[in-house]
Amino acid sequence: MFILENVSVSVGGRELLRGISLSLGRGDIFYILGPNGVGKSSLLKAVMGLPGYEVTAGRVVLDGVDLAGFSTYERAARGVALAFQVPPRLHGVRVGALLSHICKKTGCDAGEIAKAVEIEHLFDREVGKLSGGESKRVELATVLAQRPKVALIDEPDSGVDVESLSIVARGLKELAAGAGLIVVTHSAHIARYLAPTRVCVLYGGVFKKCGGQEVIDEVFAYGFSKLA
Ligand SMILES: Nc1ncnc2c1ncn2[C@@H]1O[C@H](COP(=O)(O)OP(=O)(O)OP(=O)(O)O)[C@@H](O)[C@H]1O
Repeated sequence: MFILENVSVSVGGRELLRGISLSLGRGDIFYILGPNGVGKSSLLKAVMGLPGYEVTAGRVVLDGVDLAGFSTYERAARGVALAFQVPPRLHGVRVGALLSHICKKTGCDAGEIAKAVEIEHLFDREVGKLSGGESKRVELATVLAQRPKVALIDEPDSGVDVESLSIVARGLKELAAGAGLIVVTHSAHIARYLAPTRVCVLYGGVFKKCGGQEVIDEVFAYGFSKLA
């Protein structure tokens, strides 16, 4: 079970978010919707313990353990994985070698994972020289390979064409078989392919509204600022 309990987040000394609470277990797909610049990525980065993104109040708890004080590496080792909005451009590292390296640690099958997100043809390519859409699928493959308990997925639908998006959604469903997912998106395009368990809209630093699929429909109908 993964829980955020009344979490506040500061970035560069500026408080961006306050009172963020959620909980999820394996198989749950929790969407966080919100406009550009509201702090969605910052929330995921703070949960992952990345430098510069600080949880200033509240608790982040995985399986009963408060993650405060754990490094990013330790959080990853305990089962938290982050798929970046813009995946890091790793130069000199080939896709196949990267996946094999992770699978050596987790016991996964790199070939099977590559098949799941259709990246077998990219195995000999450098991670730093992929197209935007290709790198999103490779990023998802690295998260699948980590076999996380909770996966933080930042904007899986940005910069991805419509066919790739359905492949990404398939990969996310496979991920949800073993993990709880927090999926951040400003467009909610991914929701056409991947049904949410719960949806919260981040607006003005807080969760302005939470519910199910109907919240996504309301955002499409009225936008973020006019939500009831
Ligand atoms: N390392 C940083 N230092 C200073 N400010 C930052 C840093 N990272 C993000 N910010 C600022 O924090 C705010 C929230 O950014 P964030 O990337 O979390 O938004 P977002 O909701 O994910 O937006 P988008 O939908 O555009 O990706 C923005 O004003 C951004 O400029």
